[in-house]
Amino acid sequence: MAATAPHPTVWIAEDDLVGSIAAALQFVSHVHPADYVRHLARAYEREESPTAKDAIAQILVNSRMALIGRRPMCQDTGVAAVFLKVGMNVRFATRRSLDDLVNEGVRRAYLDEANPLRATMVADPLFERRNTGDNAPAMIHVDLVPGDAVEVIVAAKGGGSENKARFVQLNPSASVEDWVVETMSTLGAGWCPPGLIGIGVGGSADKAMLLAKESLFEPIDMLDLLRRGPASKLEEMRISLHERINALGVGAQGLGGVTTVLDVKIRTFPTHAASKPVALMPQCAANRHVSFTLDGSGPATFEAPDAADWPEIVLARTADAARRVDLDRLTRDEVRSWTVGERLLLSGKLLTGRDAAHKRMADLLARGEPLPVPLDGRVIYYVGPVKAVGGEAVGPAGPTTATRMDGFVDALLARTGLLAMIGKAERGPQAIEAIARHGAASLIAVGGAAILVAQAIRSSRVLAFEDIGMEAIHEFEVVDMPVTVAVDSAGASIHLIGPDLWRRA
Ligand SMILES: O=C(O)C[C@H](O)C(=O)O
Repeated sequence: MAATAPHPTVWIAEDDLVGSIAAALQFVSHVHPADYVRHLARAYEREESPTAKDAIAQILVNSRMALIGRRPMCQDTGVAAVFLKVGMNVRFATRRSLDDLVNEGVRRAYLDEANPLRATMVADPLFERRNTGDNAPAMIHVDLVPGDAVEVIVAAKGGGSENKARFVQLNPSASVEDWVVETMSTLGAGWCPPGLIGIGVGGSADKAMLLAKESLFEPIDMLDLLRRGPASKLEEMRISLHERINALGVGAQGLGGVTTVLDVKIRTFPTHAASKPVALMPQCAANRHVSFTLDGSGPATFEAPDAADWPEIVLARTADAARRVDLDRLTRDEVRSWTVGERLLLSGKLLTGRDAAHKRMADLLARGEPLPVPLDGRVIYYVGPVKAVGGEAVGPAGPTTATRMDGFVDALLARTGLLAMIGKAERGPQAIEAIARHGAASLIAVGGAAILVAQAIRSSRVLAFEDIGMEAIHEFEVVDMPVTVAVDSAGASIHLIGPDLWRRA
């Protein structure tokens, strides 16, 4: 066999990789992919449920504000996920590990002074859960492939949608479609629909998960697929899943509506004759990813799209149909008078607190110790804001998933005099029962509309637990912050009523 001439080596400079990763993470923090915007705009036009339509409108308007203002579309600026296909003729001009370089890119992006992103990663996930302060480390996946370049996908995946990833080993004869539809009917709204669903079938448990995640980076093309019709069994299955999931009526933010998923992606891999591993990976409205190639000629650059590609939407004036609430004079009787679905405009002082602060407060209560901030007569907003820059009072500050705080609701309501909570997504049966028993309420703001929500926040200061970073208890001063009553003091829940109304299957 004739020997082939050796390929010249392509050298990639350290800083080309580090700088490109940083630039990509900065870019995706505020730029939605065009295919996502196109599909979401179509969903907005088609939506028949007024509450879901308003939620989609807010996400689209927020997306345009992020693009123009170069600030994160969502306060959850995500876990950095980096997929590298490294050509086998490539060498990196460094003595450091690839992980080290990628993580330096993550640090540079998240600590950027002009557009700081939220540090969300916690180390020692079992015990201490201490914020790493710079959002490193990234989730890094490397493939060696033939070629002279490095193909990179950089994504920033939000925690709410990642939490709803599911996996099953089905019997070989079982229906993947039925399992997916059944599972989607149990996911609720914590994954911030409308978004995408990635399905990985085959391989092993770990491989199926990776397939599902990677499928989310394929172009969103459901509108084109529906127009031209399916050309394969896989495309038939995508269309069928798209229809069946949307027929569940979950809708934007779980409020009930005709669109829950914009597209369904499926990837497969050969598997064991006894197995059918299936992974389901939701992608929230903060759909953030970009790809680039490094070929030794310098770092990647990213061009922002034209804001004119975003639909022109004028948000309905909430003030007309909303009840004004003075948080500084709020009483339990007033909370009892709120009804499910009612729009409120909150003004006054609002406390914040989410997972880590709730755990600390619960531990203090269990030990019979006082809380660092009294909750009597107060409303708490489940949020971990982005740091402010320039003239901002606070950075993007949308709600986090309320459901995760359900386990704390009864104790807090019973023992502190807390009146209401604000978050996103549904409350579970026990939390609803506790809310009704204590004459309290659970309110929602639109997840993924973090810049819009932050517009109502006029000042912010940390009151307690400063060491837990974005999870600290803050006090916000808000003016006309729009929220909707999700669970009222009679125990009626918008996330049960809405989807029931819009279910078509
Ligand atoms: O961490 C957050 O701010 C939100 C989280 O992604 C969630 O969806 O619950």
